[in-house]
Amino acid sequence: MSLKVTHLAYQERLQKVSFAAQPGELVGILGANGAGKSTLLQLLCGLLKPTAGAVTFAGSEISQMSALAQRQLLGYLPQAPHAEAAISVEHFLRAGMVNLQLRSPESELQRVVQTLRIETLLARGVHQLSGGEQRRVHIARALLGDQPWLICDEPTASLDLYYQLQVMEILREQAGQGKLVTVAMHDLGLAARYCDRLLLLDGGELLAQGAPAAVLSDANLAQAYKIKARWLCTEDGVTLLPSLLTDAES
Ligand SMILES: Nc1ncnc2c1ncn2[C@@H]1O[C@H](COP(=O)(O)OP(=O)(O)OP(=O)(O)O)[C@@H](O)[C@H]1O
Repeated sequence: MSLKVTHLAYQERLQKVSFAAQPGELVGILGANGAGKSTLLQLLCGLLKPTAGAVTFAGSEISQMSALAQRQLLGYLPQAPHAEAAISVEHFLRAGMVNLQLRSPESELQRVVQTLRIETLLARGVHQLSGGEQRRVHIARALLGDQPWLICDEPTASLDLYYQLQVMEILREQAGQGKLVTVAMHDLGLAARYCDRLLLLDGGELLAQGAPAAVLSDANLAQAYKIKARWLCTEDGVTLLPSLLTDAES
């Protein structure tokens, strides 16, 4: 059930990206604006077809799978989901299950609602929710189906600090249940604290991959982000305090 990405490329936007990942891993995908994170996730989930290379999961190539097979394999949270028509959160979530051929959709709905703690939002219109509330509803929809692979594009965007931590804990839990979780993110502190492994993209290329401490090195941060960062270790774990490079340092 492992993921293999070999020599993946898409037009000018991504070049020769190779890595592997296993079930149970939370893999963070990092990089500055425009580095290629969303492009990589769209290739992983089959929304884009690679111009070179391949993405295979458990030996099957994603771009060759039917839409149903892709949907049953992976849950995808886009960076900017389409604006929704005026329907309730409950209808929106039910619509997300239509093509999944689930045996017990009611209990699946309950599961994701409880996981994201969105019970009080169910009767509200999706279009009437705040940005953070909408984000949590879209994460719930991506979890519907309990697929073995979750692909999330900036899941903590728009969330307050409480929900950022809650969502990262949920993703950690999903990995703990044996799923592969691949997450594009900008918060280096959350990435260092929660991810097992990081991929760092720079200009559409894979600059580094490995354990957070190795990937978030001074040299990599300077090249990919033009920043430096101090590591802070507390009893709650590690985090990073980023700052801009001075003119002399850059
Ligand atoms: N639909 C598109 N057509 C053409 N070029 C695109 C398109 N979408 C993105 N790009 C370009 O591809 C490159 C990678 O974009 P991508 O969205 O993958 O970056 P990202 O790392 O997700 O950035 P961000 O952190 O800003 O979301 C950028 O140079 C971007 O301008």
